Amino acid sequence: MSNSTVRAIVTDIEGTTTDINFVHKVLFPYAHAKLPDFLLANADTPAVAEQIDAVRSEMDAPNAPLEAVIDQLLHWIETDQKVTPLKALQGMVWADGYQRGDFKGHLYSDVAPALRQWKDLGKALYVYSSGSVQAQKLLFGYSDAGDLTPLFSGYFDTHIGHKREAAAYHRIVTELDLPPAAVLFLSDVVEELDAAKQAGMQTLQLVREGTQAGNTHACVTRFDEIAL
Ligand SMILES: CSCCC(=O)C(=O)COP(=O)(O)O
Ligand SMILES: [Mg+2]
Repeated sequence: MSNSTVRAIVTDIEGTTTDINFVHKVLFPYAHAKLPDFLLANADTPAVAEQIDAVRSEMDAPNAPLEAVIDQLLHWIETDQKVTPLKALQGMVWADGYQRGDFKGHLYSDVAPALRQWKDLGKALYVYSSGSVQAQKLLFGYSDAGDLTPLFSGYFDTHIGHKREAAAYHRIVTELDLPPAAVLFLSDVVEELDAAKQAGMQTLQLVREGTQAGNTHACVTRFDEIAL
């Protein structure tokens, strides 16, 4: 057992567990290529129709034709907008790609061993990403280190709030039923860490290749540098 004050760890994905290039050069282009046909084929499926209506609401255009919805979604992908219905639809499209073996979820080589070690120490592990919960489970379920989903106790996406807003982290610690100071949040993005710290959580910045270190949070370059 560990004596650390950390009882739970919440990790970001892109830039923290996973190379930004995998998200931007594999996942986003795949969604961009497949989303139009996926929507044309599945627009009447209830789960898809619900997201199409949510896109229309975001556009403030309740009668927008499907073609306009598709154009809007493609624009959001091109500009990396973290819009909740886009993220839900991306997850549905990626499911096909993972299941067909078109790609595996990228994890830095230090991630899986550290997650297993922390789990063995009795820490509860969670994910918080702008990607939908379905997309998170797919990435860790079909990862290049195998199926890591049994290690996780839960997943949070933008339904809990946006990652740069302290309110989202307040809601997460409430759901975890832990004091905020017992929860460690890992991310590459300083604004996300600032929001988590404002909510009382412990924070660590992951400075992977290409990430700029800030000066307001402790930094590590790999998960195996994190002592709990
Ligand atoms: C869950 S895999 C896809 C990641 C994604 O869609 C994304 O927008 C990355 O967001 P993050 O909050 O992990 O930086
Ligand atoms: Mg990130």
